[in-house]
Amino acid sequence: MPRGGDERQNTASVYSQYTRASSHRYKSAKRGLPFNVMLVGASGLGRRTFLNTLCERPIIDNESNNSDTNIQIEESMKIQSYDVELEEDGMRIILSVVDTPGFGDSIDNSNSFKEIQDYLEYQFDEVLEEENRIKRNPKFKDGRIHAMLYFITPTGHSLRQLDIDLMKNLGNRVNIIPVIGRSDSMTEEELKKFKKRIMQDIDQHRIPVYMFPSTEDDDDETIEENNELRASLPFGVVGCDEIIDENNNPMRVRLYPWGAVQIDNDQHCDMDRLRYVLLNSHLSDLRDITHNIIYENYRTEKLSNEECEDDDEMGVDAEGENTAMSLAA
Ligand SMILES: Nc1nc2c(ncn2[C@@H]2O[C@H](COP(=O)(O)OP(=O)(O)OP(=O)(O)O)[C@@H](O)[C@H]2O)c(=O)[nH]1
Repeated sequence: MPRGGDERQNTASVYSQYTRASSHRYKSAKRGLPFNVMLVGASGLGRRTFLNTLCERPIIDNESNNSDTNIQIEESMKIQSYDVELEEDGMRIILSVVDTPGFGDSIDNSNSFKEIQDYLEYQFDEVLEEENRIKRNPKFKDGRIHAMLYFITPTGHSLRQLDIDLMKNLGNRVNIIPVIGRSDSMTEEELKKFKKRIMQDIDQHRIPVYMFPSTEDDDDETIEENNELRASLPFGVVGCDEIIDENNNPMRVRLYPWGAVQIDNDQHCDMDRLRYVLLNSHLSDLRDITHNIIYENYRTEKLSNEECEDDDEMGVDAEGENTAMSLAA
């Protein structure tokens, strides 16, 4: 059987696929990799300061309300988004951060839940619509949220009903990473106990948070890294705007009369660890899970529901027709 031609063709097509893939990677490295994060948590937990600390520059000043998008959702909650370009290990990242000031401030927060859910699903619908277009828009902006950082209040007790309800309801729509805001308000021992308690609650209430999953293909180092990250959950974060420079050693700190919390020191808080997870080690995994699992599930759910509705309508029509025919008879 003359296979030479086929083989050559296959090799050529594999080669062209390979060059297409590497040129795609090259283009995304050049254009920047989009990564979308949402910050949710009660007022005063340090979300804005966190964002400035994460980006290592002022993105939101505390008084500012200026943002690229500023949608008034309800009296107490807004959705504001900020686009920031960062460079991490030679890779350009187009970070889009969606903040939700005012969340949790009302007595009844069901509206805020619904608005956040609608926002997440709206982004999926946009992608679904774009996928179905004959001619795609090359400038389409994929706004699907790859990670939601949920800020837990450092109470030292357990999760509040509000935390449980939000994370439980939205865990199938977004990768949720729980964090403890202003974690420097607790001692090391208190924080350790609080983290343990929160993880027990998450387990008991079967809250689907992002658990740094390892796969069979992962090497030992990656498995170990994931185990360590899982053990650090929920990440205790501390934000700061201050830099001290002692002996030519600039350090980001939060200063207190009794000492300094070093923001980038893993022994003091999980800020550096979380930054590395988001912008480096787990960026691809969070993007992949969003596209391959969360979005795919949403898409299947949505299209099956639409199909059922169509079937119901056809059923009604057929019945209507049958009734009309029997009346005529
Ligand atoms: N102790 C401590 N204080 C913090 C930390 N982060 C921010 N703060 C302070 O907490 C206050 C509120 O910080 P923001 O960053 O504005 O908090 P927010 O969650 O954005 O709150 P809203 O703007 O009300 O939505 C400010 O006075 C910050 O300086 C932290 O990690 N530890």
